[in-house]
Amino acid sequence: MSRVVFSMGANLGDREANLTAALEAVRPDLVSEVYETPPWGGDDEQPAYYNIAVIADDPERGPEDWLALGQRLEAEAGRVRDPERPYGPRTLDVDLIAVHDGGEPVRRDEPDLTLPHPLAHLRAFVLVPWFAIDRDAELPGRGRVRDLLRDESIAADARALRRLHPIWSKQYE
Ligand SMILES: Nc1ncnc2c1ncn2[C@@H]1O[C@H](COP(=O)(O)OP(=O)(O)OP(=O)(O)O)[C@@H](O)[C@H]1O
Ligand SMILES: Nc1nc2c(c(=O)[nH]1)N=C(CO)CN2
Repeated sequence: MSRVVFSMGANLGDREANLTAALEAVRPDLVSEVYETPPWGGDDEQPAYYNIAVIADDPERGPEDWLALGQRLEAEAGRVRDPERPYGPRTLDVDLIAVHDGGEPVRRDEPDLTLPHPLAHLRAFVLVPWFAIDRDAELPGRGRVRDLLRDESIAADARALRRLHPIWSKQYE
């Protein structure tokens, strides 16, 4: 049984439709509300993102399967990578934040798959939606999300996020 926490983001095209299409493919257990978030990472000349946190369970899927699913969804959303802009705009971004297998955190240290996500603890746009759907969330190796959110620079970034509305309802489950 493996459980994944995804962070999904979109800032090109119909942001909400891009996220909804991804959710329909994942059929998750828990989805945060949508947050509108300023671009993170220093490449500021781009539209605001819509970000959500997503938790899914699937006994058939392992970490590499979740990665492949995320990459397929990015491709289906028409994502184009600009090598000059690693933090540039995108129709859909699906990051694996943490995976648990049989209740144990999975660790991977490959360029193609690093788990837990190495930058998650620095990103309010990941931590705030995640904490909203799991008050006991823990980022393996970094500690409880509740505590990570107390960091001064994360707290400052968190104040710039705007919680909008639900995007996923029980009717889809
Ligand atoms: N935890 C992970 N989640 C998603 N992709 C990962 C992860 N670890 C490594 N990768 C690899 O990262 C590569 C680049 O992914 P991508 O271009 O989507 O990065 P990004 O999402 O823009 O940046 P960041 O990883 O900083 O969020 C992909 O080839 C993917 O295999
Ligand atoms: N607000 C926000 N900023 C970002 C995002 C994102 O999803 N939301 N994704 C990035 C690359 O992973 C870089 N910067």
